[in-house]
Amino acid sequence: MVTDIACIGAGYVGVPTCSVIAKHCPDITVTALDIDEERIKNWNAGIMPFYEPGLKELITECKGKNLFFSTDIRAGIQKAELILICVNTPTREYGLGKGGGSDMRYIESAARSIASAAESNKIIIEKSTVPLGTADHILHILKANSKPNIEFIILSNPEFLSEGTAIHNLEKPDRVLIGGPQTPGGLEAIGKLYNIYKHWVPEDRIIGMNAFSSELSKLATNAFLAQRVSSINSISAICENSGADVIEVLLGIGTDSRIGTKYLMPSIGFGGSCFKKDILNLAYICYSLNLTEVAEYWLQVLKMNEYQCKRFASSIIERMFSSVAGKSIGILGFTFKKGTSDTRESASIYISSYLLADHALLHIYDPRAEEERILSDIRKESELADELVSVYTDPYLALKNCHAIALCTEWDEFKSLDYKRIFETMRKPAFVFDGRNILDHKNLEEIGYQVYAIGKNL
Ligand SMILES: NC(=O)c1ccc[n+]([C@@H]2O[C@H](COP(=O)([O-])OP(=O)(O)OC[C@H]3O[C@@H](n4cnc5c(N)ncnc54)[C@H](O)[C@@H]3O)[C@@H](O)[C@H]2O)c1
Ligand SMILES: O=c1ccn([C@@H]2O[C@H](COP(=O)(O)OP(=O)(O)O[C@H]3O[C@H](CO)[C@@H](O)[C@H](O)[C@H]3O)[C@@H](O)[C@H]2O)c(=O)[nH]1
Repeated sequence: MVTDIACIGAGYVGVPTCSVIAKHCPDITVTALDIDEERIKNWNAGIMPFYEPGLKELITECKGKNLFFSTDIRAGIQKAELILICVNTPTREYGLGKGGGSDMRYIESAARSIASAAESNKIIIEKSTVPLGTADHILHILKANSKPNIEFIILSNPEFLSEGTAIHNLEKPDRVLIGGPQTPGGLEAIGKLYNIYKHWVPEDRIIGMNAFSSELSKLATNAFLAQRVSSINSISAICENSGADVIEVLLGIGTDSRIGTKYLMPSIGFGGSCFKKDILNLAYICYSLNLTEVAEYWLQVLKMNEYQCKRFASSIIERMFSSVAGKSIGILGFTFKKGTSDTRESASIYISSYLLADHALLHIYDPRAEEERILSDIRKESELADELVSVYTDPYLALKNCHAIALCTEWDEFKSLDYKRIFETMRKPAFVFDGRNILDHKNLEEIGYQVYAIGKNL
């Protein structure tokens, strides 16, 4: 039985995963390891480096009992029998594969740390999202660098959690994939990982396969989910230019039991650290397999996403008499979705930069995103960030004297703001651009707002 697990990478995936294992397996010691000293210091001090509902409580329950955080990667590796790799795999920003392939240097450095520290056999669990064949690469690095007579088994066990619902997703996964070699050693390792999950996951939800299939399943799942969002967003454009209403059409499509309603909520475009990166990676893999048409098929999902985001920003400018120069626009929501403080690849960043290009003044309010993060995200896209952007901690102050409201994230609190009170403090005509379709448009029109919403012919 496994009694000690280490996890390399104490981020959005590593820490929720370690916490859920620690909760359900009190006999296993779990140590989250990271090279980022500040991050580990914060986890140890009970300061959450990011917001994830339920995570703080779970850490409080397990920390110091069977859940630990450390920068001593060597010691963590040495005592663990099973090692999770949860490091980041961003899109490459330089050299071969720039803008498409995954930057594998963090995976490789994790593998090299394991090779140099290991003094006994290890089972390595690849949880990061990786290109096909990574399990083989990790094994190659380990074999070439480790002490003799140490055996390594690499298993692919991709993570499917979504930010904002990470703990729920980990506790009640739709499925757990375990990809690995069907050799006696491989099957024994698969059995050990299977026994850990069995503490809280029904057996029929744990699916075995080869590592290539498991690695591809992860990339393909994200591509399918993103494709659904782009599909409904493409339909939303038709709705705005006809008499159709996208929410009615969603019902019309989604009630077909073969299709379903999930991931069909029209929006200003999907964001987050995964969808774009993983589709780029999938397309890069296709190109490297000479499957150009397949690559282009998936890249169209990203093109549609960029189009949707730009279309929303253009609608704002066009409806505000074709110029927003010198006009104040209140941006409600900056995170890529509700329930998280994460702003990575948020559509709000790109919408802000399009509006800044037209010299709008932006008043941004988000209940969770930090001011410095908001400004640094916009600075990467626009040199006008410091001159034209103000970040507020109160939505009413943010919207005071604004010419328009652009709702970008579907935070629940935006539904219950006092829009009558806000209207009175705004310049007229006062516009509302609902990028998430969460507001009561009829009521807003009655108050006096000029309303535009994604997928509605208002
Ligand atoms: N964020 C998500 O919702 C999510 C969900 C499923 C899968 N994934 C995938 O999981 C992986 C991790 O994503 P994340 O969002 O948790 O990333 P993250 O950036 O939040 O965390 C990664 C951590 O790894 C650390 N790290 C990097 N190299 C290291 C090394 N050699 N040794 C020790 N620590 C190291 C970094 O300092 C960082 O703290 C990615 O492949 C991602 O695609 C992410
Ligand atoms: O109907 C929908 C559903 C989602 N979105 C947007 O799509 C993006 C991604 O949302 P979501 O999938 O909830 O968040 P992530 O945390 O990025 O999770 C995705 O990416 C993770 C990283 O790989 C995977 O583990 C998860 O399974 C996968 O859902 C967000 O901007 C959402 O607003 C929509 O616009 N409409």
